[in-house]
Amino acid sequence: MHSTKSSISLALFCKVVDNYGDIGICWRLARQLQKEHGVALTLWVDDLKSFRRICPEVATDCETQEIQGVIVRHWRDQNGVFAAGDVADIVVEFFACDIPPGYIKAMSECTPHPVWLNLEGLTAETWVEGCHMLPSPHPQLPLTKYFFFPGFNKRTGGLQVEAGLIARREAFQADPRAAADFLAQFGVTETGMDALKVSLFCYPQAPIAALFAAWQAGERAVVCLVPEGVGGDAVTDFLGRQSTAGAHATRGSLTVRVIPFVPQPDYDKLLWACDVNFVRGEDSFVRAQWAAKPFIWHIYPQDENLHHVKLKAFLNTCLAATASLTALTLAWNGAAGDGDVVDAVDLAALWRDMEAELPDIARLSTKWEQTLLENGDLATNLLKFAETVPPRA
Ligand SMILES: Cc1cn([C@H]2C[C@H](O)[C@@H](COP(=O)(O)OP(=O)(O)O[C@H]3O[C@@H](C)[C@H](O)[C@@H](O)[C@H]3O)O2)c(=O)[nH]c1=O
Repeated sequence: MHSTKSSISLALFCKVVDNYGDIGICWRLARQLQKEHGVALTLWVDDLKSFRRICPEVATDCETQEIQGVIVRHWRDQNGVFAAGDVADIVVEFFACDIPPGYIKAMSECTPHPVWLNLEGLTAETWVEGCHMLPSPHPQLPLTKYFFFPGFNKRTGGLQVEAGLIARREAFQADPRAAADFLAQFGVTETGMDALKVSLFCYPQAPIAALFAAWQAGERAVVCLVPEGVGGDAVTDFLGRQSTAGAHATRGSLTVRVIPFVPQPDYDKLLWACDVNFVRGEDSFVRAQWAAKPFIWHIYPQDENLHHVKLKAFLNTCLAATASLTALTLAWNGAAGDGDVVDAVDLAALWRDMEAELPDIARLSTKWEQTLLENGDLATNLLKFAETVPPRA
């Protein structure tokens, strides 16, 4: 990974569709481009409340603020106010989020025109390799937008990974006190540290109650850490009370602890400190791969089970997806067999199979991480690509 300090400007537009992944991905990219490449970064985001959940420094009532060197603009209805002088050298729209027509018009009035990229969502499906970096000329204006796809091989833009991330993780994991000290803030005691530690971040459709039943009846002690607001009724039912941060209960071999939603850097530490991570969407899914620990992915659901295709493409690609991990992941996503809901008995058997393989899966996860690192990092790849886009005056 190399760092190219520059004085270029970049505007990143983010519409929060739901949850925290859209802003999670954009905020991570903004920080990295600013910090590692010296890019003058403006992040336009339409939902400051969601942003604040992963970055407590955000003021939700502010039009313009600077956070960690990034200019954050509240994207509302500023359509009429743009002039060519407001336009950045590189304009990135996240996930085809339709940037304001006034901004596009101002882009067309710039000389030279800015580089315009659409940063797409992550999938392991092979069709993205044919679409990565493809141009899409504007039908009326003299502007061309290019598609930029994240991905798992060199025929894509790679994944987001900050310089020094792996070294920070290795230092954390080499320090015998680091995980214990970090988890102590969530009430995990020394005895809890001997249990299998699991973080649980998923959508409400996951068969959480069946998994809890399997862990509860299992032989090995499990401590499950669930961020506040995640897990719905299954968590409330297990606790026998409201699932607010600090709530916890033990039944059989399982202890469930509700933890606060932590800032993004601490979420990495949570993944590093646990033995198995349940993750979801796009950003936590990527971070789990940089944690190099066994993980189960709950993919963002789409109509007509389109997400099952994406899920299977990833499982076919990922080196760490052993037969047992694949079977449990498919069941967790309702994608096994004919998609019937799994019962506690099925899930207990699938969990036992995967649990027996955890040391192997952990080894493969490290290997997978090494493979991914060979693709470089998305921020650097994106800037390198932007340099190759021909200027159109
Ligand atoms: C649990 C937790 C997560 N996070 C962060 C990590 C990630 O940046 C973010 C969660 O994002 P994700 O994992 O992507 O899951 P997600 O489900 O929150 O987000 C998304 O999924 C995408 C596929 C969709 O496009 C989006 O519309 C969105 O739904 O929240 C924290 O900072 N602290 C926490 O305690």
